[in-house]
Amino acid sequence: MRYGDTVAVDGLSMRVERGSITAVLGPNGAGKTTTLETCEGFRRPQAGSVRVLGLDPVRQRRDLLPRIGVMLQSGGAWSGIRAEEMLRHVAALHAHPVPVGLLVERLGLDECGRTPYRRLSGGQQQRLGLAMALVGRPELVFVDEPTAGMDPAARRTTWDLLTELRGAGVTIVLTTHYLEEAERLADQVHVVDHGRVIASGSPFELTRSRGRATIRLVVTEPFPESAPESLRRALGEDTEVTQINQQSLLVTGPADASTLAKVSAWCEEQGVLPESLTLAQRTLEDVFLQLTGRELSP
Ligand SMILES: Nc1ncnc2c1ncn2[C@@H]1O[C@H](COP(=O)(O)OP(=O)(O)OP(=O)(O)O)[C@@H](O)[C@H]1O
Repeated sequence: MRYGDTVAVDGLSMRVERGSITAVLGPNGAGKTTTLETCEGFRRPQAGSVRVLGLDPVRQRRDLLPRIGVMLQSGGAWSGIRAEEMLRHVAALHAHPVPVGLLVERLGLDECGRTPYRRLSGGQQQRLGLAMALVGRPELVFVDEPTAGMDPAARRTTWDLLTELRGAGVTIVLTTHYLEEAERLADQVHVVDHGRVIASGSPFELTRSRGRATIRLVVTEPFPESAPESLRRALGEDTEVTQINQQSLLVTGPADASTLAKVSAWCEEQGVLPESLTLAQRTLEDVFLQLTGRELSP
């Protein structure tokens, strides 16, 4: 997909399993929204092909629309309409809607049901957008940055709701900048940058596949100055040791028991008493940084 000279989506390829949560993760301008809009039938692909529930989202739009739910990144409601009125309107367009009261209560919209859309806070607009996407009992939901602008409580409610929907067999495709969101929710993550998928896998696979782990060592007394170098020598070439402060070191190296054992043996040899020795997981942030050399900032 191009916009003039800008290539927004560049041979991006992905497949989504039914009943799963898939996160499309990437920085601003990576092409996430364009990808979703193409799947939703709002944009006709200039090359390549898209099938959603086996249907062509542009040519078979009438068949597809009743089966999917769409939460746009913003907007989607008239500015003067009251929140609950909007939801009732969307519900009325579906054959078997979820009772509106149920969604209003679940998404905490009761406090602002009579508020005009334009006066809703950003987080309330997001919650209404999610309710609008879900009210038609879709088989598949596209949610574009579902929790952007939500407070922590609303974010948690949304995560719980999406997880519950998956439990009920609904397929969910979401975009996000939030690594925590992708790690907590998604079965599959596609990391997108410059319109391409640069890595795919479960959060577990993505964070472990490179076989490196981070070990954090905290000791009871300050280390001698030579400690990082001495530990690096003890562990071998494939390991990095970073001093965080006088009493803690971070070791990045092979994710195996032998590395842990060597750190522990080094402590014994140096006569230092570990207060804690923990194996920390790599995060998706680390993965993104390693793949692109850039931070994934919202
Ligand atoms: N309607 C448009 N006209 C021109 N360029 C566009 C249009 N929509 C998107 N773009 C450009 O296409 C690229 C991909 O945009 P897209 O919105 O798909 O990215 P995104 O990953 O969803 O970003 P964000 O996280 O900021 O929402 C960007 O460079 C963007 O500026």
